[in-house]
Amino acid sequence: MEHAPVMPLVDPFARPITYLRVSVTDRCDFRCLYCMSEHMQFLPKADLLTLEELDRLCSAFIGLGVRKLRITGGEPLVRRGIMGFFRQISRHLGQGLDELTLTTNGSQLARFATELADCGVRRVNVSLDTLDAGKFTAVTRWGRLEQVLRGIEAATAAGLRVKINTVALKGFNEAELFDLVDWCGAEGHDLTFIEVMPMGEMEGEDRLDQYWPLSELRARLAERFSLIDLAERTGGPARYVRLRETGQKIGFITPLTHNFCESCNRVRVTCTGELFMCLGQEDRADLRAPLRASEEDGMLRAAIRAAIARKPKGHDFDYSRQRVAGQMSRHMSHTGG
Ligand SMILES: Nc1nc2c(ncn2[C@@H]2O[C@H](COP(=O)(O)OP(=O)(O)OP(=O)(O)O)[C@@H](O)[C@H]2O)c(=O)[nH]1
Ligand SMILES: C[S@@+](CC[C@H](N)C(=O)[O-])C[C@H]1O[C@@H](n2cnc3c(N)ncnc32)[C@H](O)[C@@H]1O
Ligand code: SF4
Ligand code: SF4
Repeated sequence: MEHAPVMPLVDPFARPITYLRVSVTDRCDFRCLYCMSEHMQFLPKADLLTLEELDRLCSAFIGLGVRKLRITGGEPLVRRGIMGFFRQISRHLGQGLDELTLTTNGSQLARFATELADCGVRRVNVSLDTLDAGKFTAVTRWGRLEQVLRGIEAATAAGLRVKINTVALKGFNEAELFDLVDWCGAEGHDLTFIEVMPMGEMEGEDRLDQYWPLSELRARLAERFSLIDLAERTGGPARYVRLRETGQKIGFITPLTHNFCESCNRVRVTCTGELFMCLGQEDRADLRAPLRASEEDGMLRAAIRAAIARKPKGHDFDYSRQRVAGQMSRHMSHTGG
């Protein structure tokens, strides 16, 4: 139990760390081309932290000043018992935690949306790269668009705000830009575009071929709409514009063309208890050992503080021809995107 005021987490560049992303599983029911290879080797279940252990980890971070918790994966909603975890962790809402949320592929949302809302989740980010059923199955390797659309409808019906995350993929969804914008406008969903990041080795996939800089996407958008830059932030890395003609909000996550690391506020924990201080770097700290060494949180907190003290200034992503061969071998699903 905490009595004395706790020193918040601040990294060496004076950035307060208030946002924790937790990957609760490396598994997924899809195999998106830019995220996983077709024959992914998943971790043995025995290597995963239990949900009770993940709860203890999250609670320790909240005790150290984390105010926003995003559950991700792999696909967070395929982890058995995950609703029990949400229910437990929701006890922190209003008690240090401002927001409990998740990023999901939407495939299980029809089943879980109401329960998520009951657990205090107010908004959910759903990844959706195309509105064409055939292309959807191709990019996810076997997902069904209709199942995701039903999930999104269920989320909206449960009162959850939905933000659509679309990875901008050259030659894949370029031609659908305005369809996606119009659909999100009609359905009342916010929309954020993400630049594809060079993570994970992918057989037969060349990231340079997939890479569609958001500066180009933005220029295309500006041919049809007047874009008003917004100062507003959600605590995540997206920068937003409003479309004057429709009032819609569109986000851009541009780690490559416009680095946002200077205002980084987040770290990531994997389902095995590794703490990654940066999405785009390999350095990590083991939190499983201090977690399991004692039922008291002293060692765990010390390990968290020591890790934050070596958080790097920014990522190492690079699309120059020379560097792509050396792209990061870790898959996005391991760290949770
Ligand atoms: N390079 C980099 N990319 C990030 C970072 N955080 C999120 N992203 C990318 O942005 C994608 C979307 O993030 P979301 O899971 O929707 O989370 P968010 O952008 O923080 O969400 P909001 O709370 O809605 O702002 C992630 O999957 C990553 O691809 C980050 O710290 N660095
Ligand atoms: C790893 S997924 C985990 C959560 C959930 N399965 C989903 O798809 O939303 C989180 C996000 O990472 C994004 N992502 C995965 N691989 C990426 C890559 N190489 N570059 C950019 N974003 C990527 C996905 O589009 C998704 O929005
Ligand atoms: S982006 Fe999400 S849905 Fe797609 S393979 Fe990765 S973890 Fe699964
Ligand atoms: S790449 Fe690293 S430093 Fe930059 S915003 Fe993401 S986590 Fe923070």
